[in-house]
Amino acid sequence: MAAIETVGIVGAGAWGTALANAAARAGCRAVLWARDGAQVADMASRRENIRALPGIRFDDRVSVTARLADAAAADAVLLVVPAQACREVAREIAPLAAPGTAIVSCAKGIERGTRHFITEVIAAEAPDAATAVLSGPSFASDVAAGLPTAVTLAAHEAGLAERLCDALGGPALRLYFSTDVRGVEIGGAAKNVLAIAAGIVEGRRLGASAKAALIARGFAELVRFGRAFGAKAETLTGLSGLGDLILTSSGPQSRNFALGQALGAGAAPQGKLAEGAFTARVLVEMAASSGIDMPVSAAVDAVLSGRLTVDGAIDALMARPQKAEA
Ligand SMILES: NC(=O)c1ccc[n+]([C@@H]2O[C@H](COP(=O)([O-])OP(=O)(O)OC[C@H]3O[C@@H](n4cnc5c(N)ncnc54)[C@H](O)[C@@H]3O)[C@@H](O)[C@H]2O)c1
Ligand SMILES: O=P(O)(O)OC[C@H](O)CO
Repeated sequence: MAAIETVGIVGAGAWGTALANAAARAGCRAVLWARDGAQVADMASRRENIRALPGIRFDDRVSVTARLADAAAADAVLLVVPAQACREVAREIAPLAAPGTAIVSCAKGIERGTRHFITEVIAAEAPDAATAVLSGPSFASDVAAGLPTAVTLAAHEAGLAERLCDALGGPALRLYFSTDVRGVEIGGAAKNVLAIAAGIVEGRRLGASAKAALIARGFAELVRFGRAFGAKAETLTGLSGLGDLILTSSGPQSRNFALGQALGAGAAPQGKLAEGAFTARVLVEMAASSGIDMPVSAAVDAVLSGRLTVDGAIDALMARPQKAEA
């Protein structure tokens, strides 16, 4: 199969912009699409996305467009819009992309209502495409700054995953390939919910011991969920599970952590995209329907929906009956 030389990036937020530059630095021609024509004109003239990633100059191989067809015509398309918008955007891409084009989910979440993983959403809306997922510990600002980063790229077809890794990997962005699509997307979706919990602990000033316990017990439930939904153990302990949980629970550079921190401190949230707030309920619903115990995620959902106060959620977690560690 031919090498991937052009990459369309659909979504010009922080992550889409960082990935466009990364693809360009890896030697690809990167076509970055945004739906807002005024933003596209601004990016074209400044060669910078001041709205989402200020201070990072576009690589010469990055072009910007407001025509979705330009990005969809690439050898591979990175879908980098919020998880809940992926269906709508994948539906628009479908008739514009050549059959067999790889559409790579770069969003971290699960679709509400349908309870579908994002690669399932893409497959439903663009059945002629080949689906893949890219996920792992990676702040857009770190990747954009060329700081060393490692993520996982999974596709059901091993050869496609390897070709995408070849195309996108560069000196500062290392990609591991995998065929465990479900495991990679579960890690990326669930860690956001758990990072909100870690932020709540920080915002409530519950101490470093509580934060470590929360992350460890949160990871235990991520693994339970992953196993039940077919993920491989090595994926869950890898970059997209444990690795991303560590990063996202590390501090307020994470928007999910920052949301939790605000909730814990009783402050107003910043209003930035925190995917865990959209995923918490659907994650808990899916767990409940499969008989999986996810008390930390359930507590996050209860706080987000106002069913429990932060203190009520902490009390409820601490009052759970004694059990074997598993
Ligand atoms: N920022 C990061 O560090 C990072 C890293 C890894 C993964 N991600 C994931 O990438 C996804 C996007 O995050 P981001 O940081 O780029 O968010 P962002 O808020 O910076 O940007 C989202 C972009 O999507 C666009 N958008 C929203 N709805 C749309 C729609 N219906 N049609 C077209 N465009 C739409 C917005 O205009 C915006 O440009 C999220 O799922 C996030 O979890 C982000
Ligand atoms: O800022 P967050 O919380 O969306 O995290 C960004 C990335 O997912 C970290 O890997």
